[in-house]
Parts: sequence; C-alpha cells; structure tokens
Amino acid sequence: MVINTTKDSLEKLIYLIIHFRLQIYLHSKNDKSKYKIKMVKRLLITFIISLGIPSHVDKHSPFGQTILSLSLGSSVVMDWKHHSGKYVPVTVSARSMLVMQGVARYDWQHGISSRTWDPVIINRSVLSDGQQKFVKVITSDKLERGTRISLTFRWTRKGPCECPYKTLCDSMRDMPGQIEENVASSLENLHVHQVYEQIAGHFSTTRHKPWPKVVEFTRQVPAGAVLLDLGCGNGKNILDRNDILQIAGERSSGLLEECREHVRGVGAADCVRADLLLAAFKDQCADFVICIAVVHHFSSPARRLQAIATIARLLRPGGRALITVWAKDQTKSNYLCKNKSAVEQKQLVTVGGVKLPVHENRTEFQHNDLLVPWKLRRVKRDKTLSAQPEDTLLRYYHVFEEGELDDLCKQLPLEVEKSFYEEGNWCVVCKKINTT
Ligand SMILES: O=C(O)CCC(=O)C(=O)O
Ligand SMILES: [Fe+2]
Repeated sequence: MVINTTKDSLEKLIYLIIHFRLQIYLHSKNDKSKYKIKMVKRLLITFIISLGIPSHVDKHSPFGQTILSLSLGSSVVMDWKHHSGKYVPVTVSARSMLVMQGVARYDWQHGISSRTWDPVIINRSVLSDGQQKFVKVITSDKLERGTRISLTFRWTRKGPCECPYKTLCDSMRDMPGQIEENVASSLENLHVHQVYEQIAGHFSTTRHKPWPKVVEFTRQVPAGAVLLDLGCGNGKNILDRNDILQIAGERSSGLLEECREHVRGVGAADCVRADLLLAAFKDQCADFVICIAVVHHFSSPARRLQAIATIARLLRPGGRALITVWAKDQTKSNYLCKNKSAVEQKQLVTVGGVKLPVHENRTEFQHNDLLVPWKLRRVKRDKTLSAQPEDTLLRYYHVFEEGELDDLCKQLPLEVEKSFYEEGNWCVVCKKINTT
C-alpha cells in the first residue's frame, strides 16, 4: 500500500524528528548512503540515500508487523517478487508512505534496481472471467531517476518470530543439509528458476559448444537410440544427427525458447518443458541420458537423490547416463583467478531461515551451499551485450565433494562405470542395473 503524504504530514514528521531530538549517525563505514536515526523507545528509523536496494525481505523476528517507508525526492520503481514466481513492479512516488504489512511484509521480497532511470508503469484494465481487473504494464517509456531519500520506520521486538509465513523467515534453522521440503523448493524457485528466467538470453550467449567429455559420451550413441538431455539449457549439447531421437528437457521457459532455435534444424530432435524432479516421461524410455550441470541446483540431499532417481527411472536396463556437477575443489580448473585470493564471505542472504553465503566469483569455494552472483547484461536487438551489467542475480549452488555424486548414484539401481574430475566438475558415467 502506498499512501501519498501531504506537505503538512511531512512537516509533522520533521517536527517529530526535531521534537524527539533524533540523532543521525553513520550506519556502515562502507555504505555512506545509509544512516540510522537513533531509536526512540522501540522505533528504529533508517535513512537511505542510494541508487538501489538488493531484493530482500525485512527480517521477521527483530521487527513488528508493520514497516513504513517514507519517500522523499525522486519517485522510483520498487520490484516486488514472490517465491511462487509472481512479480509486481510498484511505482513509489515522491512524498508517499509505503506501508508493508501481512504478506507484503513477510512473504514478498522488495528491492530497487540500481540504475538512473525507471520504466513508466501503467494500470491497464482487462476483462477476466467477466470481471474488470487492473494489471500493471511496464511500458517502454522511461523516467529519469533523481536523488531519492527514504525514511524507513520499524518497531523493534524481542523473542522468536510468530509470523505464519515461514518461507522467508529468519527464525528458521540455518542448516542447508536439513532444509525442509517447502523451504528447499522456495529457495530453488527464488535462486534457481526465477534467476534462469531472467538471465536466459544472456546465459545463452555464454554457452556455445558441448564440453569434450559430453562429446565423448554422446559419440557412442548408436543409430536408432533415444537420447534424453535433462536440463538442456540452450540446447548446446543437441547433436546434429538425424539417426537418433533426441529429446531435450528444460524447466526454464526462457532457455527452452533458446533451445528451440538450436533444435530447429535437427530432424529427430525436440525440446519440452521438464523438471528433473518430476520429468513426465515414460519409465525406461531412454537408452542414454545426459544431465550436465543441473543436479547442483537442488538444495537438499533428498532432492539431489530424487533428481538422480529420475534419471535411473527413465533409463532402460543397460542404458547409460553421464551426470556432471560443479566441484567444490576448483584447483585443477581455469575457474580460479590467480590474482584473487580466497576471501572470508561476509555477505549472507537468508532464505527460509537458511543463511547462505554469497560467493566471490573466481575464488575458491569456502562452503558447499552458496549463492553465486550472475552479473546480468542486457542482450540487445543485434544480439550484442550491454557494456555494463545492469543487475546482479544470485544463483543457488551445492558444490560437490569428491565421491558425493558417486554415493548418490550407488543408492539407486545405477552402477558407476567411470568417475572423474573434469574442468572443475565431478562427473560420472553410470549404467542402469536390471532390477527385475
Ligand atoms: O527505500 C525504501 O523505500 C525501502 C527501504 C528498505 O526496503 C529497507 O531499508 O529495508
Ligand atoms: Fe526493506
């Protein structure tokens, strides 16, 4: 909810600030744009002058049910994102008061893109099921963004959080190994699926050729065989062969679009939307499966096992799979930047009470469960990229220890034939065991 304040109420606020003799002090040495105004009893007022705010939910347990944010100066578009995938851009106009309560306070993330302009958003009326509804439409018109100052009011509280919205709640545990199913699925929704939807175009421009070990594996596929590529991304692994049936499955619709381009010229290849946990294909339908750089995006051991169980289910007895995942050990790959030493990861993002460190790209992994930044560049009409990244998005990864992938396979009717390390990835070639 956004309330437009009058000049009168602004004056009242300034009066309150002066009346209570609030003192402004520097909040953080690194971020000079953020100040905290001293607390009056239980009220904490934060004063921000900044270009952008990363997407977040304000911590549940330390603050009360209502958070207010008064906007001064320029208007701005605030992005609201729900873990179900919904996205609502809201224009927060100058001299308005944003009231965060209920689901908006507890279950949606809000943030402001760091840029010097904002799109113009209009409400368009549409007819849905005989009823007139308003939908927000992002137009191609832009508004220059000036300096914006916001004052956020939070009432502090003590004790465990009592909110009914646990997905983004900080009071949950912080052990990814024991993450609950609903939290794991929300985490993947926020930090895998939603991210891939947004980066699909840019991601695709960075993926061109199959890795040598994938080429080596698929070379053995004989004519007439059925090959599934699960989590196919932009389809770079699809072989230019018409004598085998190739089905590429991908969960991200953005990547699926990219993949469609790739498979267009290949006679017996097609791509379909598929989630590795469910993959609605017939049991034992495949002679070969490849699953490249996918399983590390599942956030609990049970879900990683379930993902590999799908591969086992889809293979016919005697069929083979190549599975690769990102390795924690990157010392024998080109990933590490020589000039960057390992850094203590101080930035933590909490999702469903799970605290995840944000990785510093091109440095050694310090943890197994982490968020890896993707600096998003816009793909222009002529397929070139914008010069500067326009946003940073965080992708969830579970980086594997040596033998961890093999151990998962061994819990299933899969015989590990080969297990190796290749350019920062742990890889296995496994064969489906006949269990009947
Ligand atoms: O600038 C705003 O309006 C909101 C600030 C905010 O979300 C925060 O400080 O948590
Ligand atoms: Fe906030």
